[in-house]
Amino acid sequence: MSTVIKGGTIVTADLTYTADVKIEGETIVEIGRDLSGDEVLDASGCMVMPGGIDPHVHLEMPFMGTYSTDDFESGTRAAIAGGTTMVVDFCLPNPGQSLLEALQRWDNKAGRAHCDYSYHMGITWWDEQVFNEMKTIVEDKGINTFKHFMAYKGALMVQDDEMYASFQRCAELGAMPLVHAENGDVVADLSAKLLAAGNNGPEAHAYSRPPQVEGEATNRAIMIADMAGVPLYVVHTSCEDSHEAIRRARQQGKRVYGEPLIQHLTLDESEYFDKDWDHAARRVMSPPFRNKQHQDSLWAGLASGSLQVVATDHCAFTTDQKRTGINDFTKIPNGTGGLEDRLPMLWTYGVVTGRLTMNEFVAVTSTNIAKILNIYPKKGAILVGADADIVVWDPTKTKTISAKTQQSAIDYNVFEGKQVQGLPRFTLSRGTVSLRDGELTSKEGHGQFVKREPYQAVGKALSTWKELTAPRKIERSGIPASGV
Ligand SMILES: NC(=O)NCCC(=O)O
Ligand SMILES: [Zn+2]
Repeated sequence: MSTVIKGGTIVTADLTYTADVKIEGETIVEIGRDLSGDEVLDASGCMVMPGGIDPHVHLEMPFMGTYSTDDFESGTRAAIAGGTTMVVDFCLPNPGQSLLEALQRWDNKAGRAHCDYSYHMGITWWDEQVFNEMKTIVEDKGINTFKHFMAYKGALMVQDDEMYASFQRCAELGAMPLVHAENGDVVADLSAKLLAAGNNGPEAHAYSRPPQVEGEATNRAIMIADMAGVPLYVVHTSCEDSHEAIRRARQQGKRVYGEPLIQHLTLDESEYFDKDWDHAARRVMSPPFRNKQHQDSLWAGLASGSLQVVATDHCAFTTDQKRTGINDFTKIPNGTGGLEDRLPMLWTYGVVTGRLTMNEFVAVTSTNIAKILNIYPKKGAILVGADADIVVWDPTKTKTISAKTQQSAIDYNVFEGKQVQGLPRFTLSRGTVSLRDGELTSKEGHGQFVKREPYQAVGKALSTWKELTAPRKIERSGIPASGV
């Protein structure tokens, strides 16, 4: 059985051209003119792009005394509806728990996925067992990224010595560390002071996490990664303070990547000042939304290449779950949704406004992260031999975002009422048409785990470069006698 996507404009991170795409089974087998196949999908007037990859989601995540509501079934269904064909979730061992045991738990949950998936492994504690298991995770389990929380003191936060040890282990294994970069000690202190002064509403969440806590932690993580000789990926970069650190590091030749979220690009801090408690609490996430200057910095970073990826950090809690923090903002579960809306929101606020080109859109939603995760060109590419993860994008189609019509299982949408222009007409997941003319045809359980090999090139470049400046003992003759 073959499928031909006909009459569309192929848009990749580098090229825009007109051609048909032929798929056999799960793979792209031909790109050219006047191709024929058993089934034809009409792409006239549309862009044919690599399916979106969201490298930062939390599905059914145990967090702050509850679980995020979207699981692998509803979360990946939302992904497909929005043109995303692969997600990367975070496998989070409880402090003290074996990484392999946690992975088993995640594998049990992920069997319901509608699209392909992978995991970042969380480093939530540190000892010899974690050190040893990291090797198995990389070499046998196909996971080459490890996430470190510099925030959430008393829960997931790791100390600098643990982070340095883990980063060095990543360097040895050809893996890459990720950081949630906020200074957890300062956040804890500011939160306690705000509460003591009677500031217990959701707006205090933003006050407790000013841009400085993010800038400081990003700088610290960059320096620690540099000393460990390892690349670094900074998740949910929300402000100029953090972006500036990443930009400077990259100019110095450090391999550092930054990932703004669609929420931070399009929603600002005024959301927390809304008179409606529920409205504000539903938008509580870390880092919080920022002001326009920070948003402009993030957009500029995407256009200029100092920031590489737009993600969602999809971590969706219901209004009832959010209400756990009615009298204490520190108890509001942190996280917002966005999986279904990432591509349409970015097209509308990025491409339609002229902030991004179509090629940059493809780069920041798919191709760049496929390269960073070491799965390119299997994913993130329209090339012969690549997985047929494809979105046929109608740039004229519009809708108004509403919780009433979304796939996510929660009862609201942080983008409620936003008019978007640009929506998927077809989404293909490994050759299977999973969204047809806007209607979901995807199947629970279709998604497969995507193995990711350790990094060869980047790790080698960094370690060779480190070798040049490594400490060397100076051999001396005529050493003066001791003064004793
Ligand atoms: N970002 C957020 O508020 N929730 C998800 C967990 C995390 O990544 O910090
Ligand atoms: Zn985070």
